[in-house]
Amino acid sequence: MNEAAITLDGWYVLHDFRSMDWVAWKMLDDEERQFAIDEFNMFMEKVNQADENKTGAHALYSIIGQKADLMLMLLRETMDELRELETEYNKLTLIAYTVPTYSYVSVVELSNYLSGESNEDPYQNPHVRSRLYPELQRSQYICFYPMDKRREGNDNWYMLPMQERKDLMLSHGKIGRSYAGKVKQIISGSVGFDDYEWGVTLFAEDVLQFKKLVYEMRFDEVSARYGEFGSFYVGTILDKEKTIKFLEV
Ligand code: VOV
Repeated sequence: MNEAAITLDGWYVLHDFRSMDWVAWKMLDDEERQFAIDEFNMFMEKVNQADENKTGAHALYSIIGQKADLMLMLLRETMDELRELETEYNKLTLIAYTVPTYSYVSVVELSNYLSGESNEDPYQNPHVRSRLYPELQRSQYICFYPMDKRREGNDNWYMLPMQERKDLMLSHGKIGRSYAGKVKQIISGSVGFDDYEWGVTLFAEDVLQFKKLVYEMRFDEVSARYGEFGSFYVGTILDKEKTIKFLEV
């Protein structure tokens, strides 16, 4: 049997996408709308406590295009915490004025393709920990998409020997590293959790860097031969002020 990569698994991740029901939202009177905004801000402050305590992280973005208006990305230590927060979010007054459009469930993942032999416990390594339990910088832009590695005929990633996959991932990593300081990636595994095998979440200050990186990777064998992609979502950050502006009628 072919050798599976060994994964290190960090925080569980929920990407939650909603579209605003502007017609219904506009029909509220000012007081009701203000209540919904205040309640939403309180929820976001609560969510942010985990970021401050380093027991989780979150990102709130406004999605461009018709696939969604809001994207909340939540990272927590357990799937149960995610489930609880999701329920709390669903019960918010504001969220009653949205329509769910997509969601993605995964866990932050690092594979051993490029890690050397070592006797240390990787979960104690500060660099590894910062990748598995990432602090989210408030980057201006986010890009999310789910993906698979192809399993078709001669192009079957899962039939490649370990060494061949390592060589291919080396080239992938090289391209990725040339975007250091421009694009930060969080790869989360979703085999057994959701419809694709990975969620790819990218953060950048310059939105064009997403296009440049994703395009360059398309020519790299891992993506060119084996990559299969779901829908792409691109968004711009919503801080408290921008949220208020976004919800203004
Ligand atoms: C922003 C830059 C960037 C960098 C530096 C980077 C580096 C690396 C390294 C070193 C490794 C392997 C070890 C690990 O960390 O797991 C990976 C792993 C992975 N990647 Fe990556 N990737 C990036 C970026 C990056 C992008 C833009 C994509 C989407 C591909 C595309 O065509 O749209 C991607 C995908 C993945 C996936 C799905 C995996 C898991 C593959 C598996 O089979 O397990 N990735 N990636």
